Amino acid sequence: MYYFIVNPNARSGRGLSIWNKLKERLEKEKIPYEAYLTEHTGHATELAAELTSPRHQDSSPKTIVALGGDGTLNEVLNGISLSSPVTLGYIPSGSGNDFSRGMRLSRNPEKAMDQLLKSENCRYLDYGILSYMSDHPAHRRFIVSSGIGYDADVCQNLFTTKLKKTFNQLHMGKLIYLFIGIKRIVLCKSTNGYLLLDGVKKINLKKIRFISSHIQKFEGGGFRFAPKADPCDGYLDLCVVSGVSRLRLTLLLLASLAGRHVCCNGVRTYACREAAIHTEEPLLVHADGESCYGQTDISVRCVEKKIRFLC
Ligand SMILES: Nc1ncnc2c1ncn2[C@@H]1O[C@H](COP(=O)(O)OP(=O)(O)OP(=O)(O)O)[C@@H](O)[C@H]1O
Repeated sequence: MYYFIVNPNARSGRGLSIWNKLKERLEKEKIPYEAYLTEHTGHATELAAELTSPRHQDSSPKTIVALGGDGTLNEVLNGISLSSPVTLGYIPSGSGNDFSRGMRLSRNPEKAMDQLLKSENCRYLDYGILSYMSDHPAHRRFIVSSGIGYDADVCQNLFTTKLKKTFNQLHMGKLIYLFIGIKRIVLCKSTNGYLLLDGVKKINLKKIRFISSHIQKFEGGGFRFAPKADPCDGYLDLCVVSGVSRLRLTLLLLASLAGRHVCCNGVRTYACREAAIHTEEPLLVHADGESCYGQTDISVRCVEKKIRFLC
């Protein structure tokens, strides 16, 4: 039995029409499924938690398929109980789709559904945990990347802009990332701070633009910030951009589309199991593109091969 958690609002409302089309195939081929449509932010987490709870009526192993963007996949990941026999699947229907890009899965929902239904193999994937203090200690899982600074600033602005809908309607969802990305280069701030790798190696940083921690290679709709990231190696790949002018940041972002930024001045990359980051001024933070507000202290760590993923 497949359990689909569908974000009808993904890609500015196209999620629903994508699902309606895919549903026809399931019915035609008499594939047993249940589907749940999300109604608000956080709902996919609640649904995934209910489905994998020991109190759920069906306690047999389940395949939960997230249908939406990376944000929906993140919400499902944050809801599932990893002590239950759950397998995760994914049908990309967002604007960025960095998870599918990194996993080399089809970004076409129909082809992805085809792959999913034919699939007999599972991979055990790593996931990250981002921790920070809000009113109380907060922990959020991520399966693509988490970042502090410029990249999170872009995510926050993407979430609030009305232009995303317009771009998605014109089938140019990817361009909105570029548009907001350029705008935020001008407006976003930088600050000094430090990075502590695996509790032992401290690196002082001036004028931090952003620090992203990766399970997957890509973020932001195709920026290959961590070309060496491997979702099954037990390591987070960090991309640190600091001490660069706005013009240089622009050039680095362009170079990162091909993963060529890594050998440029102002960019450092590391692989670690965990990292702590401190900034003098609060910078915005994200986990898989979902905003975790402004923070001065965060930590990230990698949990190795704990997600059973159908691919
Ligand atoms: N019914 C709903 N109405 C409004 N927002 C929703 C609903 N269900 C989920 N959401 C929220 O929509 C947000 C964006 O979803 P998602 O990431 O899946 O799509 P996207 O933004 O189009 O894709 P991408 O992250 O690849 O750009 C998430 O923060 C999620 O919590």
